[in-house]
Amino acid sequence: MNVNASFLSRVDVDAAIVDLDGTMVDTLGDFVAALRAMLADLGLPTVDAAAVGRMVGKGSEHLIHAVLHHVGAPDTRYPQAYARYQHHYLGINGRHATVYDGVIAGLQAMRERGWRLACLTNKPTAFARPLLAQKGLAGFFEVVFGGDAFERKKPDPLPLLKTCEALGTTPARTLMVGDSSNDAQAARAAGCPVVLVSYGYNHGQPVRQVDADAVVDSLTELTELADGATLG
Ligand SMILES: O=C(O)COP(=O)(O)O
Ligand SMILES: [Mg+2]
Repeated sequence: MNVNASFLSRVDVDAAIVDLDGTMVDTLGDFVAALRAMLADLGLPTVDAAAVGRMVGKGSEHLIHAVLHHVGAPDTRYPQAYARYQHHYLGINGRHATVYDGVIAGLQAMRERGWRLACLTNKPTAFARPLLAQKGLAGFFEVVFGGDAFERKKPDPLPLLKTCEALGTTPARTLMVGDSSNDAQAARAAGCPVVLVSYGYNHGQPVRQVDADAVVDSLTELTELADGATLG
C-alpha cells in the first residue's frame, strides 16, 4: 500500500495542491458521456470507457486530439469536435461523476492540520469550478486553477510554481497530491514533495511505477501518514 510511507512524518508541509480528476472526483463517466455525444454529432464511431481512461489527464485539447486519432478520424475534425465537446461537457458536468471515498474526510483533516489548500487541475477552469461546487468541495480551497489558467499545463512545473506563489508558500513545503505521472513529474520539476493516489487515471500505466514519494489508497490514509501513523 505504501511507498516510503514514513517520508510525510519527516517533511514539514504548509500546504497541499490537490489534483481534481482521478484524485478527488471520479469523472470518467462525464468524459465518456461528453465524448460519445461529440462523436455522435460528428457521425464518428463511439469510444469505450477503458480507452477514455487511458487518454484523460492532459487537458481537453489533448483528449480530443487523442480520441479523434483513436476512432480513425482526421485531425481536421478537431475544431468542430472541440466545440461540440465543450457544449456537451458543460451540459453534463458532474452528472456521471462521484467523489472518491475518503476525500471529504481527508480534506477536512488537512485543514485541521492548518494546511493551505489549492486545487490545480488540467481540466478547464470553467468545468472545474462548477464541479467542485456541485460536489461540495469548493469551500476547502483558497484558490482553484484550471488547465487554461497558465501558459503551460502539468506535467510542466509552471502551474505548481504559480500556485505556490498564489498561496505564498515554498515548493519544498507544498505537497502535490495527484493520480498520475503528470502530477508527479510537475512536482519533481517544481521541487514539491508528491503523493499519488492508487485509484485514479494514470494513462493506463501502474501508478506505483511513477517516481513519487508515496502512494496512498485514500486521502484519509495520506493524512494518517502525515500524522506519523505506522502503515504497511
Ligand atoms: O481534465 C484532465 O485532463 C485531467 O485533469 P486533472 O489534472 O484534474 O487530472
Ligand atoms: Mg488527475
